[in-house]
Amino acid sequence: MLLTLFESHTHFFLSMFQKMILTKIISNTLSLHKKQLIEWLPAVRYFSSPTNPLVNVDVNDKSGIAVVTMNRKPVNGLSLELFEAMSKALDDLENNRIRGAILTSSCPTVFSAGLDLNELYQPDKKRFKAFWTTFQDVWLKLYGSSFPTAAAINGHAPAGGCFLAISCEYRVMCPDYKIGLNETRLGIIAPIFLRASMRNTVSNREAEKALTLGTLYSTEDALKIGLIDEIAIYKVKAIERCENFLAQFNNVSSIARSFTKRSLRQKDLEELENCREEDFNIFWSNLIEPSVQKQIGDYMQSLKKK
Ligand SMILES: CC/C=C\C/C=C\CCCC/C=C/C(=O)SCCNC(=O)CCNC(=O)[C@H](O)C(C)(C)COP(=O)(O)OP(=O)(O)OC[C@H]1O[C@@H](n2cnc3c(N)ncnc32)[C@H](O)[C@@H]1OP(=O)(O)O
Repeated sequence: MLLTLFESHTHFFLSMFQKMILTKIISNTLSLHKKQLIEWLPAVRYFSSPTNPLVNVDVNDKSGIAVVTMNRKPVNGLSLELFEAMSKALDDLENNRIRGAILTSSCPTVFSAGLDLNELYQPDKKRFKAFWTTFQDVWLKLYGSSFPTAAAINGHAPAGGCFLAISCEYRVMCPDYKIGLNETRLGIIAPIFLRASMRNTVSNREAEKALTLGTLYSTEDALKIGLIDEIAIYKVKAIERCENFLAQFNNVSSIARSFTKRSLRQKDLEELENCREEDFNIFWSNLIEPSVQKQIGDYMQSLKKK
């Protein structure tokens, strides 16, 4: 922008040749200082976010790492309101140039039970549209974040819970829980952005098996297929391991790291950005199928009976 301004204002006074030389000097000076400028900024912009009851953000002043805790009891069912709070928290983190974020849960045995089934059962189209659009926003912001991310999975993480974890760059899970994408078992089809996150985490073959069978893996089996990176005995330890992972980036240029991450994930992000409306329409028309509604209703009943 600086260069454009410079070019437009000097148009009448300088010859083409003079303009070329001056433009080159400014451009060289800017690119020389860009790295130092950008790497200097994080030190002064950590923040304390206003508390939202559904998503608590706690930034460590020294490390610049934020712990983002989902807090919707009893199971962190992903409702429109929870997605809105997450979307806002991700914007705040992005705008304040934090060093990294760790996603976790305040529920003692559940990371997240996935999409709130009440949003999927007998849905109102207007609310579902807002719900789905915010779900897409959260994925675009989390998967495409400029800061590094990790998930401390301190409980079960089925379906949407697993989806949040695999949108991060690193996963540490506590033992004796289940994680996986069980959508096909509910008669619903995993959306494109969920498939992209899965393929980015495990091999294509494992992703195909996991998604078509709708397998829920134990913590130990999840480690074997690479769905998680480490096991930690307690939540505190899981957060510690995530911090260790994020601390490795202290010795890496933040601009080089974030550009590299972005370029690796760009294709997946664009795939959704280019078809958000179509993605909604496909899900909406499938969701309101009487057979899908019946399956979701029966499933909700089975959870309550339990
Ligand atoms: C063709 C395309 C059509 C449509 C497209 C739509 C969607 C696309 C898919 C997008 C991808 C994501 C999909 C999803 O996330 S669907 C949700 C799937 N979730 C699950 O299958 C998990 C269900 N829950 C459980 O298995 C257990 O609850 C869990 C997490 C293991 C914890 O067990 P436990 O600690 O024993 O707790 P309870 O089971 O007793 O549950 C307590 C309480 O919470 C209610 N509940 C549980 N899960 C949900 C949920 N996902 N939504 C809403 N409510 C939930 C449960 O009924 C209990 O309620 P109660 O009133 O009895 O206290």
